Amino acid sequence: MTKPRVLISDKMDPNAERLLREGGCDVDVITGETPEQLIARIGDYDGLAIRSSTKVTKEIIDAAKNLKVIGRAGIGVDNVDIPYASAKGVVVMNTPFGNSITTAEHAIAMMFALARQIPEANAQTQQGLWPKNGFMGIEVTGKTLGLIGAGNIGSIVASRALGLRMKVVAFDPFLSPERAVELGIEKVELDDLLARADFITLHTPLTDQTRNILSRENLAKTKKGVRIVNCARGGLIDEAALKDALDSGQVAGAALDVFQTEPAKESPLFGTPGFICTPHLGASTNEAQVNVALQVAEQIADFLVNGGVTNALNMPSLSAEEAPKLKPYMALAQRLGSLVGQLTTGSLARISIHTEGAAAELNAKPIVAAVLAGFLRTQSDTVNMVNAPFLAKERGLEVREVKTEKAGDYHTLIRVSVKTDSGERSVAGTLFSNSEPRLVELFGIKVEAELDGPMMYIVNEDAPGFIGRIGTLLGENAINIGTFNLGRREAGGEAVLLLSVDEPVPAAVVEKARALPGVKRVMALGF
Ligand SMILES: NC(=O)C1=CN([C@@H]2O[C@H](COP(=O)(O)OP(=O)(O)OC[C@H]3O[C@@H](n4cnc5c(N)ncnc54)[C@H](O)[C@@H]3O)[C@@H](O)[C@H]2O)C=CC1
Ligand SMILES: O=C(O)C(=O)COP(=O)(O)O
Repeated sequence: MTKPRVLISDKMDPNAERLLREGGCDVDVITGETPEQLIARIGDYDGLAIRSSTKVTKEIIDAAKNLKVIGRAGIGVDNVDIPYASAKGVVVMNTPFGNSITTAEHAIAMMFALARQIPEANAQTQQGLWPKNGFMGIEVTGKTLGLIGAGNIGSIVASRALGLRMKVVAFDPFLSPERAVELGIEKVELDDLLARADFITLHTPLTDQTRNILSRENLAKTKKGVRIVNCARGGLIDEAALKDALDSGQVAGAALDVFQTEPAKESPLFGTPGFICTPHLGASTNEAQVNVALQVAEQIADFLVNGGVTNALNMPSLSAEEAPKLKPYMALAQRLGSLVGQLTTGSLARISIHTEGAAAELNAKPIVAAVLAGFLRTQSDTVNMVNAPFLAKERGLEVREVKTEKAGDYHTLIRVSVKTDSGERSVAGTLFSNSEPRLVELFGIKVEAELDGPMMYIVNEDAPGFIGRIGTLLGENAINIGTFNLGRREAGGEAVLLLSVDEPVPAAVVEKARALPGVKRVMALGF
C-alpha cells in the first residue's frame, strides 16, 4: 500500500514530521510559499498540516485533488474555509487544548505589561534616560477583570486572575451559571462588563456574533481608563475606534497580539501612547508548540492510516473506544443508505434513521452520517461522511433521527425510512455476531441478505417456476450466483429476490429478466 502523503506548510515543531513518519505517512516540510506555489504543489497530498499562516482558500481546496484532511496545529481555524472543505469532503481538525495555557499566560503577561508600562519603560531605560518618574502604574490586586469569552483560554485566564486576587466577571452566552460558580467568576451581560471592568481580555473565536464586539459604540460604554488585551482574533476590536479611544484617554492602555490584517506591518495604532503589541505570539512557547505538533501529527496519521477521527470540526469524532464498536454499524448504515438510494426513484422529502436496541445506545451522529453518505453516493462519487450531512442540508432533505432503546425482534437494528412522493418505505438491518451487516427487511418484506458486491434485485409475483427461469437466464449469460435471498409478503403475493452475483449484471440481462413472466421490477445493485 502506498503511504499517504502529508505536507507541512507552516513552521512547526520538528516532532510533527517525526510523528507523521512514525505513524506511516510520507512527509514534506515546505513552508512560506505563496498561495500560487501552494496551489501548484497541493495536488499530490492526502493531508495538510498548518498553523495560522497558510490560508486554506477555495482555490487551494479545489487544487487539492487528493486531500482528505487538514490539521491545524493550534486552535483558531478562521484561516480555513471550513464550509468549502466540508462540501468537498475534507476533514478539518484542530488541537483545541495544546496551546491554551500558553495563550492564557500571554494575556496575563500583556495585562501586567499594560499595568506597569513595561515595554516603554524598558525602551527608555535602555536609551539611557532612566525615566524613574515617568511611569506610574496600577496594581491589579482588587481590580475587576472582564472576560469576553470564558471557554478554554478564558477560564485559564480567570483562574490566574483569581490567584492575583482580582475580581472576575465574564460575558459568554454559552457559559452556564453552574460553570461560572465552579470557576469562581460572575456571569454578566456585556454592558455590565463594559461598565465595571478595569481590564478587559478577549477570548472568543471570530464569528458573525463576535466580529467587532468591541465596536466604537461598545468602547464608549467602557469604564474610563480601562485597559484592554486581545490575544484571540483581530476582528474582535474596531482598530480605528480603539486608536481614538486611546487618544481621548477613554482607554488607558491596549495590548494586541492579533490584528484585523496579519501580518500587521503598519497600523494607525503603532506609536500611540498606551498601545503595545506582539506579532501573534500567543501560542509561541516551546511547550505549546511541542504539544500542538505532537497532537496534530498523531491525529492526521491516525485518520489517514486508521480512519480514526479526533477533534474534527466538520465530522463527528470517533474515540478509540467507540471506533471498533461503531465500525460494523457504520458499514451497515452505509449499505442501508446505499440500498435505499439505489431503489428510490423520484424526489425525496425526508430520510429517517431509526436505531433500536443495542444500536440506540451508540453515538448516532456517525451512523446518520454513514447512512447519508451511502444514500448520496448513489448520486455523486465525491460524497463521504464529511460532506454528506452538508449536502443533505443543501438539497433540502429533512433528516430525522429516532432512538428506541428497547430491542424488538433483533437485539440491534438500524431502520432507514424514506418519504417520497409515493409514500414512506423502509429497509432495516442488523449485525450478526455483532459484526456482520445483514439486511433483514426490505419495504415490509422479511428477507436476509449481505449487501456486499454486485447484486440483483427482483420483485415478482410469487408463482411456481420463477426461480428456475431466473436461474436459467443467469446461467445462460455465464453469471454465477453467490447467494440467493427470497422473501414474500404472503403466499401468492409479491415476492422479492435479492441475488448476490460474482460480476455486475449487464444491462441487457436486466432487460431480459424484466421480460420474464410475472416480473414487476428488476435492478442491478452494487455495494
Ligand atoms: N493569539 C494566539 O496565538 C492564540 C489565539 N487563540 C484564539 O483564542 C480564542 C479562544 O480560544 P479558546 O478559549 O480555546 O476557545 P473556546 O472555544 O474554548 O472558547 C471560546 C468561548 O467564546 C464563547 N463565545 C462564543 N461566542 C461568543 C459571543 N458572541 N460572545 C461571548 N462569548 C462567546 C464560547 O461560548 C466559548 O466559551 C480563539 O479565537 C482562538 O483562535 C488561541 C490560541 C492561540
Ligand atoms: O491556535 C491559535 O488559534 C493561534 O492563533 C495560534 O496561531 P499560530 O499557530 O501561532 O500561528
